[in-house]
Amino acid sequence: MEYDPGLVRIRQCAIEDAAGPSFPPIEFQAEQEAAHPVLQKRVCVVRVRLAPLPWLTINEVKKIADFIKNKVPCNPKIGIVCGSGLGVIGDRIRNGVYIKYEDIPGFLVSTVVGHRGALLIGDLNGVEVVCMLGRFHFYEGYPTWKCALPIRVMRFLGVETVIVTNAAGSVNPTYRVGDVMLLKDHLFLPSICGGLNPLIGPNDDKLGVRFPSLTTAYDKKLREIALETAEALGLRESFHEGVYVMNSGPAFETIAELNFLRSAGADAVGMSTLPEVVTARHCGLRVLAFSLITNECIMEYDSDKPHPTQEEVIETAEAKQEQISDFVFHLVSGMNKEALAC
Ligand SMILES: O=P(O)(O)O[C@@H]1C[C@H](O)[C@@H](CO)O1
Ligand SMILES: Nc1nc2[nH]cnc2c(=O)[nH]1
Repeated sequence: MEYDPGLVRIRQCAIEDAAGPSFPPIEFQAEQEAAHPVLQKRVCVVRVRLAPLPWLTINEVKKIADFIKNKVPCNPKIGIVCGSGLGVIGDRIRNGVYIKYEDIPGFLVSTVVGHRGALLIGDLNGVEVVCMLGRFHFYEGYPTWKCALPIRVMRFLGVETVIVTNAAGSVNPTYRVGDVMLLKDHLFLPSICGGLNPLIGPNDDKLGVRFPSLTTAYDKKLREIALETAEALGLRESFHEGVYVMNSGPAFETIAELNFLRSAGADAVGMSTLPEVVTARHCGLRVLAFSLITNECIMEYDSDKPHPTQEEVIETAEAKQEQISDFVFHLVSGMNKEALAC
């Protein structure tokens, strides 16, 4: 049989190199052909050039965590992701050490106003925490797995529970600006509609299963502790439990989109959080997430309510930041007591 380079087919190719599995091969080049000694068929030897791997391996993530541990010897059990305008949570941290994102090899940089761009490791109300002063958003141009990379880094720092916060608009008409919604569930639209799940790519079973369940993504016990904390601080009336929907952003929603989201069961809409939550659950972390409602979404045509702006989002977050940081300060202590009792 004549060998025709145009007809070469390699049906499956899984090549292990030092860094882990690599795929897909992007270029095959026929190098030589010969008769196979056993099969008695003509075979060709091909040279394979591999596409660079976009995802980080476990070892690469561990390296980032080791770099941080070498700089700041630490053993945080709780990780906190501060949403827009909520970095003030970090002001309550004692004996804190900052590491700028740009100084961490392999990390990302924060490009959004209201996100300070540093890790802060220290003591929050008697609990060692690692706090992200600023997060990464898909709309900044980062793929969702990269937005969630800090969660895996936290996991290798020893974190067992994460508190993920965000600024969001209200879709539920009973919510008021300044209220807090604990996430009890979510609609991950960029994943469901756009194939942007952060777990897409090779799965490392040492980190988590290929097909994680998200039925109980938001820990019930942690939500109870959060509501008890709100009650103790006299904030219970402004706290809700609801469904968060992620829009990729950066544009805010149209009126038709908001009505569609409401009819699908959403209570609040934002542009973050879900890549981090999914990644945290995948690697076995417990999750508490909440939204600060920074603006009311406009659901009717010809409404004279103000259109949403980033300035309004930051303004509301700043007006509420003391209350929110007080809440998180007491919350971590309650969460820690519960973890120690388990
Ligand atoms: O990081 P979060 O989710 O708090 O930030 C939200 C989403 C956008 O960055 C911004 C929109 O106003 O707030
Ligand atoms: N998508 C979205 N994100 C927000 N973040 C803060 N407010 C909003 C909003 O109204 N919509």
